Amino acid sequence: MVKRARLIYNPTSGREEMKKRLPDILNRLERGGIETSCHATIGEGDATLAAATAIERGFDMIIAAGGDGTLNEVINGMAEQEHRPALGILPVGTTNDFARAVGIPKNWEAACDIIIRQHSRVIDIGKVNEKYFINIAGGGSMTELTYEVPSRLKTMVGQLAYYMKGLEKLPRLRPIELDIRSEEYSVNGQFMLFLISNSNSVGGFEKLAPMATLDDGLLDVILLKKCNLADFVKLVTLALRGEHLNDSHFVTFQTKHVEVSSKDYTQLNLDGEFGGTLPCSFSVLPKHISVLVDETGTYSYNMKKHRDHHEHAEHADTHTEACDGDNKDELQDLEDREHDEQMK
Ligand SMILES: Nc1ncnc2c1ncn2[C@@H]1O[C@H](COP(=O)(O)OP(=O)(O)OP(=O)(O)O)[C@@H](O)[C@H]1O
Repeated sequence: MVKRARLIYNPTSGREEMKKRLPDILNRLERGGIETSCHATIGEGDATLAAATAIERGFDMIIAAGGDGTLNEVINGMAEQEHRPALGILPVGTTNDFARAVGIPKNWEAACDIIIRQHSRVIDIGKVNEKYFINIAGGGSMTELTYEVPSRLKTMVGQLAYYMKGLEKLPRLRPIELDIRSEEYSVNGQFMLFLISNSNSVGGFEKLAPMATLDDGLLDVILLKKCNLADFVKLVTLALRGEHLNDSHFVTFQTKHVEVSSKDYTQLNLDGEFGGTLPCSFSVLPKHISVLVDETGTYSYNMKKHRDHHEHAEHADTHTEACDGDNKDELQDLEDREHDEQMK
């Protein structure tokens, strides 16, 4: 039976790939039994409205085409609806952390085929005050610079990686006073930053919250205690390598609900976008959205899964290379190279 999809796309995303690819994408979906109509977003917040409207109009699925920003907006339009159709993703943005986390490739044909195959995975989403996030929320002295770094590094983790490269660019660091309340752990003190993660793949770093899985019904909280500049650099580098868990400067715990407040003015970063200021109440909506994912694991950056599906992996070598690199730049270069090849 033919299915009806609403494709919500950001025409300005990434390198404006959707403008060029749209007819091909519609054709491929149509041939795969998915009749698709489109909504091109016109600015901030439009994808949220478009997703809510698509649900009201009874579409069988919603396809978000853009980067993490567009995806976040689409999730925000779906989260409060009683009926939530499956969500397909075409990662054509500059930052596609979530698509990477669930193994959806940037290659548009392969991404369309994943949607056509209709294999879904039900995932948790995070709620903060009245907004939703799919990957990560965070705040700290660095968040304020979010919008001044290259757009592909807009998430806090991306920024941390960026600043670790050139210390002369390291912004004025100051600890913030944070009050953290949860059933599992509560603390009041001076911290450099806090991260609240839904998935374990954040900004290409898979080991930052190694316990986190997208469907465990839990948020992973990472706090970095007050430290001096030299320690900060050392500790962030450790964290980006996934070697931070035994260091006493870090506090990590899992919870369903956490309240974060501060006497200091502290901005919040939600999936790479500005998300308001503290105080915030974070909770998890367990198994809330069905995402169409690749059942073969071919494009997964998760090494174990990748090995398990080795026989299916056409692009195994390229992706193994990416997995091995602890370095954000290697991952980004690889993505850029892949993208350039597709554009040829
Ligand atoms: N027509 C439009 N013009 C300008 N901005 C738009 C338009 N439609 C949507 N947006 C905004 O662009 C933001 C970023 O989009 P998205 O994440 O899809 O792309 P991206 O290429 O990864 O972005 P960025 O370069 O900001 O990382 C969205 O949060 C959305 O609010």
